[in-house]
Amino acid sequence: MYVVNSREMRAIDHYTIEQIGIPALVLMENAGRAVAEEAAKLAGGDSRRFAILVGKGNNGGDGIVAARHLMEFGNEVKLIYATDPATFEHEAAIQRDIARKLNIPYENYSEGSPPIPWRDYDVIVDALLGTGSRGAPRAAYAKLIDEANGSGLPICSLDIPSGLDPDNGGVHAPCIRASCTVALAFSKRGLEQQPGADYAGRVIVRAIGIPKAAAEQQGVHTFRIEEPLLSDTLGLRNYEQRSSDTNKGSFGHVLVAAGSLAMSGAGLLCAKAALRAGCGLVTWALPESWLPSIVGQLPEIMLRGMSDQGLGDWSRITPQALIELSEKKAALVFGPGVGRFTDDTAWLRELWEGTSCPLVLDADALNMLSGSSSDSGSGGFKAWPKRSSPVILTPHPGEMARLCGKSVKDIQMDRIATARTFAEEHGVTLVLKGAHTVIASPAGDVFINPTGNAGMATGGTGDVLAGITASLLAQGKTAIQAAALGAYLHGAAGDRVADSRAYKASLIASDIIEQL
Ligand SMILES: NC(=O)C1=CN([C@@H]2O[C@H](COP(=O)(O)OP(=O)(O)OC[C@H]3O[C@@H](n4cnc5c(N)ncnc54)[C@H](OP(=O)(O)O)[C@@H]3O)[C@@H](O)[C@H]2O)[C@@H](O)CC1
Ligand SMILES: Nc1ncnc2c1ncn2[C@@H]1O[C@H](COP(=O)(O)OP(=O)(O)O)[C@@H](O)[C@H]1O
Ligand SMILES: [K+]
Repeated sequence: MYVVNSREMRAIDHYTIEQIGIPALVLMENAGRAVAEEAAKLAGGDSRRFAILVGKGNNGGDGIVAARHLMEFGNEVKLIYATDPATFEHEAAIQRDIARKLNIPYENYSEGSPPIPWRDYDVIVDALLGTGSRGAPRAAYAKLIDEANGSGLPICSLDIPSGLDPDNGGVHAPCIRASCTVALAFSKRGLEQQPGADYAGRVIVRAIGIPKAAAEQQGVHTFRIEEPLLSDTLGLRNYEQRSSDTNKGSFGHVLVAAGSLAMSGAGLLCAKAALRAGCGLVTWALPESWLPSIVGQLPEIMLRGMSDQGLGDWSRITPQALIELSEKKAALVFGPGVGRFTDDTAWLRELWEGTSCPLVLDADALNMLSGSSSDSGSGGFKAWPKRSSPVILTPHPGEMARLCGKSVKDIQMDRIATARTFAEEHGVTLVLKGAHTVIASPAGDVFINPTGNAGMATGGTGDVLAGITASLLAQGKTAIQAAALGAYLHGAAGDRVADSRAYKASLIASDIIEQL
């Protein structure tokens, strides 16, 4: 499903109206009708009392249409205008006049108005501000939003909750806290990122007559991952299907280079997740001095002790040894639990240049990459030689901040733009983890993952994701397919765990592997 920002939505609206010739009033009628249907469902019955909060733009116009349909469905409605309706223009003015002729009750609300008697209503429809809103809600809009939030009534937001930044998911003060949001034509970026997603409640995308092709025509390349998208846009049709006459050699051999004495669990989780995600074989390369303690824990996985001079870490293991081991492997995942050591950035660069294996770099490997930016005048790893095989980076926001030399707050402010720019500039596939993980390709496509839950914010879940991603890569998926499908399956397995538990926060990383 397409996810648009306000500029793209404006261009699509314009194209649909001016080039295709579908009149704006037709789109508005479809929008208002769709919202009325969803608001009626939220109200859960006939003869309910709706307060429709109306702003001066097209969002307000849609709201007036919704009021008309809700009334036709047999409900009581009242329009509450946040701006003097005499100042309305274009389609909103037409809807205002229709509402007057139909004697739809209304009141003009201003900053000085007394509080609305909310007990007279069952449901609020928020049609104050849509994709044309800029900055924090002003004057009467702000006061009305505060009142609505304090009313305790369920709120159905039209297109976006008023007060939400439609482009990055930031929320202004105040912002409507909706029970559900009816997104028109396409989802909006602000609904797909935190904290906006929490304010939006359940997001329902409704068609209003704008053809999907209009989004493609306008060059939209941000998507929400869902099953149809996996098969259509990502080319992953029947991704679980295997021919009957097959053998383990057909599904790739993953090399996991992970773990140290203090963090052996990271390697264990990563290797086990790789195997569960369907690759044919997994070899786990680990410092040899603690290999004996692992023997027997993972009977399906081959172990390879790397000469570590008895230290139990990666500081004495040569990149050359790992490069040799990576020959004939279909994917190499490096980083979980390896720790940092002297000159590790140069170490990683040798691996980068020396192996032709597709790479998944996670955890400390990302911190090693960040180190390349502090080599004076080096230009960071962007200046490293181009690789012929793909690289997937899987940073959480802290690691991403180090990679970009920014603060976590800056990264979280616009995750979609950050991930896209980084992937394009560095020629890598990037998985920016966290709620609504963002996956960006070097070509500039962005996929937002809707699966997963807060119970997954626990040690080791990232190691599991790295293993799953490498496994899919080894099975012949492209980098963007492996990264997007990996994040989707990882989150879906996490959701299954949460759904099966009395206490959702009890989820631990191994549970995700078992639910794959
Ligand atoms: N085009 C179409 O046919 C279709 C459009 N559709 C619908 O239109 C919506 C977009 O409509 P839109 O562009 O008119 O903007 P919208 O969000 O209603 O209001 C902007 C107005 O509010 C004001 N304002 C802005 N910021 C403010 C603030 N912070 N605090 C207070 N006021 C603020 C600003 O006024 P100004 O400040 O400029 O005087 C401006 O006039 C979209 O979300 C969807 O619902 C769909 O049905 C599809 C078909
Ligand atoms: N609130 C959340 N909602 C959805 N997924 C989450 C949430 N918090 C964490 N996750 C997922 O859990 C994983 C955590 O990875 P990471 O931070 O690297 O953990 P670790 O380093 O302990 O392995 C990521 O895949 C992330 O997207
Ligand atoms: K709204």
